Amino acid sequence: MTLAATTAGPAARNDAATRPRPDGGIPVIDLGPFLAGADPTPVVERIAQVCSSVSFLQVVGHGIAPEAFDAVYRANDALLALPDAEKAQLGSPDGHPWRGLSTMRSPEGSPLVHRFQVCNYEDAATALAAGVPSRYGDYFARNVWPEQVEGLRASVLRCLAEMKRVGDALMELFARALGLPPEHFAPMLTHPVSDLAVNTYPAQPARDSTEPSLTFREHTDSGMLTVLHQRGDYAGLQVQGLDDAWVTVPIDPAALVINIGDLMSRWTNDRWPSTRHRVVAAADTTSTRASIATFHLPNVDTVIAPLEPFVGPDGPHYEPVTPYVWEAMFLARYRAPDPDNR
Ligand SMILES: O=C(O)CCC(=O)C(=O)O
Ligand SMILES: [Fe+2]
Repeated sequence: MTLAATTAGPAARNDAATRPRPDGGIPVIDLGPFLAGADPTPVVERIAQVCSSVSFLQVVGHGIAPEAFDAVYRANDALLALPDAEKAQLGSPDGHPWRGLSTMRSPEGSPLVHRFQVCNYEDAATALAAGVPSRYGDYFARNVWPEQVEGLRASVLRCLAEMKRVGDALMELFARALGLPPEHFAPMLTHPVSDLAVNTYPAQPARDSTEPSLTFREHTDSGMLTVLHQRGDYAGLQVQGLDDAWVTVPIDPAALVINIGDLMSRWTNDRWPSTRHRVVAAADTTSTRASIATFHLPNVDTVIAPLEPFVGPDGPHYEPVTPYVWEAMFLARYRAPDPDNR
């Protein structure tokens, strides 16, 4: 299977002309009543509406205590306060771009975002022991846990587990919103290969241009569903609206930002777009920002093919793919000698 055959460009995923505009801002949905056992119909209807338009929303009433996020931010601050020589040792020992501590820099070399990322399986042995078939062992790179940072591992794993609970609840709501049985996705979420990344955006130097300065370039998320918590002095996350204008997502520490990733978009044959987003720097030179993003994926061997009800006369827009193959394609692109390929 070639990359070209399986990857549609952004235009195919975000057909602005055929989708209604969002009615301003990023919708906020209260999950509380649903999680407490109330009739899911109102929230399902709202999710169906939002996911088939801009496909970014915020949820409140998710039941995660603020302390779960605070503990991660606190430990992450301690991680970034380590001496540079120690931090330099905390990249992925396997050369995996999404494990350990990494820093994206501006062309001038100043840090734009520090990123500490882990998978919910520590390594291949842990994944296989948990029941992942052994032929997928090479999917798993090792997590990096600097033992000198007290509380990092415990807080990150707790937060990942709690955000996974919210992700699972959303997948049930997604199934309902797509007209599928509520448990449709559950068998595919028994050994999910989800990641958590803590993004830290330091203050940026003064600049002359009035153009927005990007600290995280425009992209779509490659997974199934992203659940993100944000905090900071300014709202920097921006989502590309259906008229191509950038909409800023306000910071609400009580809310989680939810967006659809490329795999969900493939599953729905583009009914639900994987929306482009980016992070812009603050207008001043002192404000900082951080986020905790969890990228939810199903089991590594889940075959993701456009679901039959969403395949129209033009046929499926995508060939089937598994997270295993999907990640291998991303890694091949990442490791390609031509940087324009990334
Ligand atoms: O920091 C943010 O708000 C967004 C980060 C992001 O888009 C990502 O990690 O994929
Ligand atoms: Fe993202």
